[in-house]
Amino acid sequence: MVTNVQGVNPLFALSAFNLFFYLLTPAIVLWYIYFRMSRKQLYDLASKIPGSEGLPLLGNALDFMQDPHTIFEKIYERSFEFEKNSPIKMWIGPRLLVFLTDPRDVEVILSSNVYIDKSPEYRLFEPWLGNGLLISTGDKWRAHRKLIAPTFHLNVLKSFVTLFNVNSRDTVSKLRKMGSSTFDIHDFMSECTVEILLETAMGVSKKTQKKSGFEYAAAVMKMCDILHMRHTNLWLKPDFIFNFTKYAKEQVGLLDLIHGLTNNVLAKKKEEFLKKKSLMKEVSDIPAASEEIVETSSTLEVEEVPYGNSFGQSAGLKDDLDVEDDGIGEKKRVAFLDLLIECSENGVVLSDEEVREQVDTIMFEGHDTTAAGSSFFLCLMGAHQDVQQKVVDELYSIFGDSDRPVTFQDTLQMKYMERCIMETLRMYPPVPIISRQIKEKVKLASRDITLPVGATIVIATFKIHRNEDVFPNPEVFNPDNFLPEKSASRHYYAYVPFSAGPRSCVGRKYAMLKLKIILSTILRNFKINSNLTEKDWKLQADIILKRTDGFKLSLEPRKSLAKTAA
Ligand code: HEM
Repeated sequence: MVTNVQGVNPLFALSAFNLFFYLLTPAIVLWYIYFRMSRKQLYDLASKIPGSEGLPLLGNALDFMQDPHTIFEKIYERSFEFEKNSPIKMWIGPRLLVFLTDPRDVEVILSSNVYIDKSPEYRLFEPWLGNGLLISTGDKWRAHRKLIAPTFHLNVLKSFVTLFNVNSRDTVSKLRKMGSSTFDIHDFMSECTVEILLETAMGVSKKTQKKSGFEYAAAVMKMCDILHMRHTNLWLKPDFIFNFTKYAKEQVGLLDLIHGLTNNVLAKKKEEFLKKKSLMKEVSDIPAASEEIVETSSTLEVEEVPYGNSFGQSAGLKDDLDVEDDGIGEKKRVAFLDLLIECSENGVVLSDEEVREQVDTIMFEGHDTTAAGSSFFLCLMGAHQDVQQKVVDELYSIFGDSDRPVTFQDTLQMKYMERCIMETLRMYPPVPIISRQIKEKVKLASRDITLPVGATIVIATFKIHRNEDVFPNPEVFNPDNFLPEKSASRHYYAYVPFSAGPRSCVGRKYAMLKLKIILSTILRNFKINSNLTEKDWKLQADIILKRTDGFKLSLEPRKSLAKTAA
């Protein structure tokens, strides 16, 4: 008998292969037919949406196999091939993505209490952010949102003004050391925003931290790179493949550093809480934490707040951050981590794990977004000297020659500065897209198109903000786009840098207040120079919008505002 070296009859091997082949092929074909039929409604409804079908099986996946800047540029360019404001579909393998840009359609999704589920891409954040506010859904998200939103109430934020000032001045001292060199301002903005978050929302001194704000921010940036790579490379998405790559190992190291900081913050805060609790017991014999919300050093009296500003949202649009009496009524308001620690005391409202997830979420969402927003703002000031001069004039009218710290009232007077921040967030929204997975089909408001169950909806903020019908000359930086009379007539959902509706950004007011204090402090101390125009900038949208070429600028110390103001 003829056998091969392993002693197996080749005829037998061939027939086994044939058998396998003949059985497998029909099985695959049958599975594919079943797969297509079970998704018939998705394919039928998708066929009515303008866009590209891409290659068989792969769809448009190859478009995402490029460097982050090219992906961003190409997708933005291709959006012009379709009718203005039309929804646009893309396929990544079997996944249907629908990009929405018409404010009426955006409203249908964002204002809804039904379409609140995040897209599967957010799953990749889980090892980092667990099931925190950004990712969670359903009853868990509702309960946690209700708990956390009031901790960013304006009355709590007003108690942070001193810390915003101290940290802004620290940053100015660090910037002085850069002399007249050209450097990347983003590093400074990241460090500053991390440290401000630690000292305000978390209520711990940055000096007690083992790692610097900069090390934490750098680790977050690298994590975002890894997540972006997984979002855009189909084969890196499944954990069983990713776990074999060098990136998985790198991710473990980065998460050690990131969670190390949050665990340290939590340990410090718990220790403080327990000390305070036993002190209260000794002094008054009244058990602490017996009330729903306990008075702590960071609690504040409820106070009437003058609403002169929009705090980053379209005028007239309200969310749960705008609710004046949100059930707390005459009770005290408590800052973010103080409240969470109290609620986790007996583990009924929140477990320790859930507190950590929320801390990680706020540390990420609260720092990378504002670091990008402030860096874009300063680069725009460098590129538009006339606008910078107007901001400086306004600051002079508020502060004169004085270098006193900024008060909350001052921030309400920074009307032009606010318009510049809003315009920065229009042109360069730090969160350039928002996505949702829909579990119920939804009819669009702008045209006769229904989005099918299972589609991933992408709210394309970057593109929405560049709609020429809403913002004439959308590629031109023009803070007057936010003059009250212009904002008044605009569709509420035509401007959504902080998203909008029930899942809007919980840190919207925090961000606007902090940005005004840090940016005004920098501009009172330095003239910003840049020899690059916006056309030279290379954008990349790896979760947060950034410049791949770095946020390069140089600074010139101001002797006093009086000398520079016109
Ligand atoms: C310029 C600064 C900021 C911008 C542009 C921004 C933008 C956004 C956007 C667009 C979303 C919705 C994301 C989505 O649905 O996928 C969001 C959600 C969120 N943001 Fe911000 N954000 C900023 C600052 C902050 C700050 C300072 C904090 C906290 C201190 C924060 C905390 C959050 C949280 C917790 C969520 C999730 C809310 C939820 O799903 O209920 N953000 N942000």
